[in-house]
Amino acid sequence: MAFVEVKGVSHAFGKEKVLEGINLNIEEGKIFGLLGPSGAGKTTLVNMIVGILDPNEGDIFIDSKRVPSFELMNLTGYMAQSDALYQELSARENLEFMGSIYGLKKSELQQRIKSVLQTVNLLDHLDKPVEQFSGGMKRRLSLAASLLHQPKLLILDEPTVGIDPVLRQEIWDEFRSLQQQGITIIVTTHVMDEANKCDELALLRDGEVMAQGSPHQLMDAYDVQSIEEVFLTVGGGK
Ligand SMILES: Nc1ncnc2c1ncn2[C@@H]1O[C@H](COP(=O)(O)OP(=O)(O)OP(=O)(O)O)[C@@H](O)[C@H]1O
Repeated sequence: MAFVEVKGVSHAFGKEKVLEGINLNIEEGKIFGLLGPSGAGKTTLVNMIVGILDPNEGDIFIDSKRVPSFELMNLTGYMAQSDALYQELSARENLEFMGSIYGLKKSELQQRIKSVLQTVNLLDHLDKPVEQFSGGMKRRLSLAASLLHQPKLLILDEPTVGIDPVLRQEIWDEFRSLQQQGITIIVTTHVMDEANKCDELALLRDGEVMAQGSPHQLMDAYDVQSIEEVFLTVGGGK
């Protein structure tokens, strides 16, 4: 059975239908990409997987448990599109605050803070106020925060927006090493080059999944050389 199952999910904001009959099966240990242009419904869908938003129709299961569930809070790490950080607090203080929300014990928390900051290469900036961080450092700190409670599923909404190509590569290297630790990752993006790095992709447009498969499967199926061309082919070049 898939680790994450999205079954017949539809959603509307008022009269505006944003998602229509979404079905996804995401296997454990994969990096799963949700690729789509701005407004396609990616954030709406991940908010539902995280359990922040209830779908109008359909169900979502993570590890066979129906979303939303208190139990899943500990299983899931979420990094939203904009960084939810306290600017005047240091990296350590931000993580202490977030760790306390997850009920981590003091000694365990200090050890986890060091471990996650090491993962994102920010250990040297432990006590620096976040307002002195660059945009990339803030994104990496947000990633560290989402890892604090050792989630098995990591959901990342456009994690590399506004980040230069070198840092983006570093962040993707981190995703790979997290994957090697057995973590399943769902990542939204509209960057084609990032889509290529995913094990599996769902192409979202106007609230519908247009195609799904590994980057290679998709390129073979549409007999094209890039994910961008797949997108243009299935989307009718709209
Ligand atoms: N809270 C809301 N109330 C009303 N409409 C909303 C709300 N949130 C999103 N929408 C609408 O739903 C549609 C999908 O938005 P969503 O943020 O899911 O897209 P997205 O693919 O994540 O886009 P982006 O890449 O720009 O973040 C858009 O038309 C947006 O205006």
